Amino acid sequence: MAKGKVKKKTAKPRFSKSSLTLSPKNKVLLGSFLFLFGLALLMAFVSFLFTWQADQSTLSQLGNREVETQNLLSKFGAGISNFFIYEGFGLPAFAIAVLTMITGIYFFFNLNKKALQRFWFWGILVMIWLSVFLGFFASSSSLLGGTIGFEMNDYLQDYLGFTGTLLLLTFLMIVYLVVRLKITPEKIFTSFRKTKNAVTDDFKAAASVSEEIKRSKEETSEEDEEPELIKEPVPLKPETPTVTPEKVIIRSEENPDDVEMEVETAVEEEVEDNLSKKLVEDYGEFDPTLELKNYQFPTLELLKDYNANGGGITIDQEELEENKNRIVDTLKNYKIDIAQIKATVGPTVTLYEIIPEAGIRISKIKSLEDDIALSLSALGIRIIAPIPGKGTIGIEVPNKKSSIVSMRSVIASPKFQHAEMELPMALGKTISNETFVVDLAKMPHLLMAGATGQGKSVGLNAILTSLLYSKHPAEVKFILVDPKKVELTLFNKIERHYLAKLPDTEEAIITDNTKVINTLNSLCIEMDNRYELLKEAMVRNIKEYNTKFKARKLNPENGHKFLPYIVLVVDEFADLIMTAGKEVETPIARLAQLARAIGIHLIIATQRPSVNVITGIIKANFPARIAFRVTSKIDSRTILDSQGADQLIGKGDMLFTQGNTLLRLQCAFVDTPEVDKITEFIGSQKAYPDAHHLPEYSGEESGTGLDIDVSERDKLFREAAEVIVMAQQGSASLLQRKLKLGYNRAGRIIDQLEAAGVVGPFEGSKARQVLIQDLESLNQLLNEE
Ligand SMILES: Nc1ncnc2c1ncn2[C@@H]1O[C@H](COP(=O)(O)OP(=O)(O)OP(=O)(O)O)[C@@H](O)[C@H]1O
Repeated sequence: MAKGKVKKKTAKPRFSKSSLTLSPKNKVLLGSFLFLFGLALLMAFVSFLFTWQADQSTLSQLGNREVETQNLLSKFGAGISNFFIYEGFGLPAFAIAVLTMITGIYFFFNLNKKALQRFWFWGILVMIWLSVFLGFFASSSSLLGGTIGFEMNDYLQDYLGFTGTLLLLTFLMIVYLVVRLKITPEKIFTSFRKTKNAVTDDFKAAASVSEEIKRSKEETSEEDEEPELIKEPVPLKPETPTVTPEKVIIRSEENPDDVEMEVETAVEEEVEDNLSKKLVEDYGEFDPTLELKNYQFPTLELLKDYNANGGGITIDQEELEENKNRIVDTLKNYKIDIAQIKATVGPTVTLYEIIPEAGIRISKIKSLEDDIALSLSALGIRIIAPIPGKGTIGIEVPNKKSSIVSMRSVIASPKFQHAEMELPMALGKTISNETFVVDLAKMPHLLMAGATGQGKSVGLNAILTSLLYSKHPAEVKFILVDPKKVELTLFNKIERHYLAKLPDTEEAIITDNTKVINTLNSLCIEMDNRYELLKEAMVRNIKEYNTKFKARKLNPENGHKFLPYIVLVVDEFADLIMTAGKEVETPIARLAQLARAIGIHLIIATQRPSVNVITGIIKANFPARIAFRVTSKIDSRTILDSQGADQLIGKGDMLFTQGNTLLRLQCAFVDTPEVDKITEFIGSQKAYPDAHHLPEYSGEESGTGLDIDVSERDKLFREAAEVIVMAQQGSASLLQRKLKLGYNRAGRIIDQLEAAGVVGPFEGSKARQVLIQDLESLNQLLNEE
């Protein structure tokens, strides 16, 4: 009855980004082995040229230790050289030794493998070609083309004759020159012309010194044009080397403007296109991870295996049977008969799916929620009637003994390992014990709420850990806002790898609320900048942009660069909204509305999911939400738009929605020591020189625009100043009460008082400090102005 299959963890741990690629250590080992092996081949081959005749008789007795060979690499050298040179390709077999050495170098320095493949492909072809070609001269030395070259040559001659074979080989050589070396008659012609021009230039430069005076007389009109031509193309040279002559002709015409524009467009496109193709051919695609190419992803060993001895979830048959009977009995008491019941055991909760007999109203079962909870004497019972997409009614009952979902198990799961997502987050496991992975890039922002102690911080750590296990430091950057000051401090260790900050700040993790405002505004600037780059690159989103950049189609000299994803994490949003209000809400809303296309994603957590914290505008822009246990139905509604979060059992039990259905999940558990180990592991590796810099944002001095102009002061300015000084309390509400003003006017006067130096700057929820002690000092100050 129960779906008691506990999935065994079969996934192999991932130690590097792709399981197919070698680790940097192994690459060095393989690289050095191949290089030295190639070198050995080379030495054996060279030695073979001098010793082959002497060694030939010993070849049949290579197994005999008594027999001596003269090759530098003894029996191995004589055997392998004989195989490749005499019996193989003759002298061109040297290519094999050289290619092996080059392969070693490529592995050792971790260079682009595509270029290596091309080396081998063309290297082998050239070797065969040469071998067949040298077959013509086999009569002078049997070593030249080897047995293969000789036989192939002989075969071709039988069918094509000497001339036919020669013509075929000539054609193949032309193929090589054109396809591989890209030598065309046009190119030869252009380079010839260039050399000619260079010679003319040199000649002219020398001649111009001595003939300066005579020039006007002696030079013909043709020569007059030429010095101009030489001056003109100079700035154009690097861009358009192959079409310079065309330009020259056009520039010397009467109306240069129109024609010049036409030509430049055409030339630029061609060059850029060729350039990107050539660059990709020469250097391979741009690799953003190159700067930290030896970076190692954290290993699975850093995470604790909580179920090591228990092995996944435990199924208590007795408990299942007992719960089933109670549910059936309770429903029977209310005359509800059940046609079928099925249980799905999850890590913390078991879902009993009921199909009631025909004719039973769903609302009737739903109204019995409390009665069923009572009869099962369990907290956290949730009734889903009906389960969306299924024709059943679900009753979720917490297990007596819940099992921890370890971060290790979700990270090791194939779902996460093979997730083809931009920003994969392994949140935990579903009720049917399946790993649940979502893409933050698709969400595109996440709102997280839950009463204190229900698992929010663990949830945030799980998300950050997922990203650390899947993304290279070049691909994602975090901005961490931690008003509680202690939750995210561990991530300080990876500042230079993964964090982003304002250029002039010391701490990358933001704990000060006033700094948050600057950072948010700076992020807005970054957003605008990125949109500008996307517009110039004519792409719609960051993914397309980065693909284009990797293909070397965007010129870094025009400000283009590889754009990492930016994830902003705010651990306690309520605190921010309370102290900074609109100043925080506005940029957050702006980012939430617009930032999805350019790779800035927000994750916002709060303890207090009340409507003044999660305002309508915030809610509208955060379709993806996570609710841990909250204390009231109202809170649950605020965060999820439906109840349910108040019935959770805490400790990482959560509901997740992406706009439609609610999904109950058990959040993966990652403890502080584990995070410590991961950050330590990353932090101890080579890093960038500094954290990723956000654009500079010079905030207005006191946050609001001040009416510094004395003449624009409010009529009640002086009176207000007296009220404030007498009460020694710098608050707008005091002015509202005493002077019977509206909030806006009182606020404006406070700003003017700040500009005049009567009160201090805005300090969040606290009243401003009054800087003037008594009326006498106030009078003195104002009269001096
Ligand atoms: N996924 C989980 N699995 C098991 N236990 C958990 C899980 N998440 C949290 N807990 C337990 O709950 C405790 C509190 O979690 P956490 O610190 O994340 O709460 P919080 O909501 O961030 O609280 P606060 O808002 O006060 O910081 C943890 O120390 C842990 O014992």
